[in-house]
Amino acid sequence: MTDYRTFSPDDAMRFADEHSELFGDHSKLSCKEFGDGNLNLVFRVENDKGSSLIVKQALPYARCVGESWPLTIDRARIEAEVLLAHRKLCPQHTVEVLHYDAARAAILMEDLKQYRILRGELIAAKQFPHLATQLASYLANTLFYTSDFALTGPGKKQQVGQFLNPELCLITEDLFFTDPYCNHERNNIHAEIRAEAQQLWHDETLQAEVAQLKADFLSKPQALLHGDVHSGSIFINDENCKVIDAEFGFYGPIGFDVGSLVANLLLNYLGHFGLTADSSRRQQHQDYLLQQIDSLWQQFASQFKQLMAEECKEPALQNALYQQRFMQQVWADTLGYAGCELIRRTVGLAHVADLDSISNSMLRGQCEAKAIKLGRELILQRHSLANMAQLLTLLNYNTAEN
Ligand SMILES: Nc1ncnc2c1ncn2[C@@H]1O[C@H](COP(=O)(O)OP(=O)(O)O)[C@@H](O)[C@H]1O
Ligand SMILES: CSC[C@H]1O[C@H](OP(=O)(O)O)[C@H](O)[C@@H]1O
Repeated sequence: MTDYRTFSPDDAMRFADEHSELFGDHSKLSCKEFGDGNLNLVFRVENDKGSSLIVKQALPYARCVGESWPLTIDRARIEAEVLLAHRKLCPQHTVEVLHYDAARAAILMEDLKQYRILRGELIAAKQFPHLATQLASYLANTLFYTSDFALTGPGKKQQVGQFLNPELCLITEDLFFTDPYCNHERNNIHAEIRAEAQQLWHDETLQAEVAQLKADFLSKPQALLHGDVHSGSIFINDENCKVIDAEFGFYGPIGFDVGSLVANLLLNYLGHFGLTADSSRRQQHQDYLLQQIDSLWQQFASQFKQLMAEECKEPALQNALYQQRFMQQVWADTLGYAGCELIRRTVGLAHVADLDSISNSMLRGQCEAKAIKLGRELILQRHSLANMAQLLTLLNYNTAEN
């Protein structure tokens, strides 16, 4: 950490200036820190003509907690390298990294100011017809081309080593699979759902299934995951969307990325029971979300199957029956990890605005209880559900306010 020091806006400006031809007259630059994530500093460096770039710097601790939670700054390397790898495989939907500086744990990247963060847009009930198609393509390409179907055995093992990411994986291992199922001091439980949270701590049937999902997270290096594809890590506008913030990336189970995204759409679906009072407007938005979730899975699965059929390099894995079983397992994992994300975003340390911004605390509690219930069913029924609509029908979330 010799050359490392936390950037001031001036430092970030100089860093951007050193590594970019974009700006021209250096005296006309300005810079502001505006990060709102849980971990890092994010600066916008801009010239007087409106051209701008983003500087993201890892702090030696978790921003949301402070210096009492030290954290490796090597996460900036992981973030830069995952984004560069994913951009090669899916340039249209991955943010562009222009420069990475290991000593300063800083990344210079394109400014996506012509886009908006998906979470805020979905909370405002905005709809993007291309969302599922574009994200299915991002997931299918990044996950297939980093898997054993596309890489050689030695090539894949080299990659697994490059992206080990033990410290950030440990955060996920704790926050997703351990904390919500015990009375952990990191948990953040609203009073209205204390009873539901306590049930999780004694639900051994559920805990056994979560243990299986955690064991797979620890030991199934299927593909280079983004590792935290939630709706706050996706920028969107009417034409396109781009994924950012890949510092949790590592080689893990494919269903973890797909499930995280599905869960964040479901969290928005549930949040609108408390966010949108007008029932026909709410229903319209929720129908949109269900259609996008369904289409996300259908398009992801169909592209991944096509890639397996046409581009699998490993002879043994070309077997059609094996490939069919593989997709079934990815579907079950998707549901299971989606369930874990629903639960951890409700009772764990890191919440989502889709639920937390519901101003009426009783309504918010009802939505959170629905998230826990849906999460539990997704985890328990992941091997028997044929599709997402089947589960939502089962739980009667389409129409009833239960
Ligand atoms: N490339 C970018 N273009 C524009 N804004 C960005 C970009 N990257 C990050 N941001 C802004 O910074 C915020 C935090 O970034 P994020 O990568 O999520 O940080 P963290 O790793 O701390 O979660 C985002 O919500 C967004 O507002
Ligand atoms: C102490 S990290 C908590 C939480 O934050 C991360 O998300 P983000 O950096 O996008 O805000 C990740 O989801 C972690 O689980």
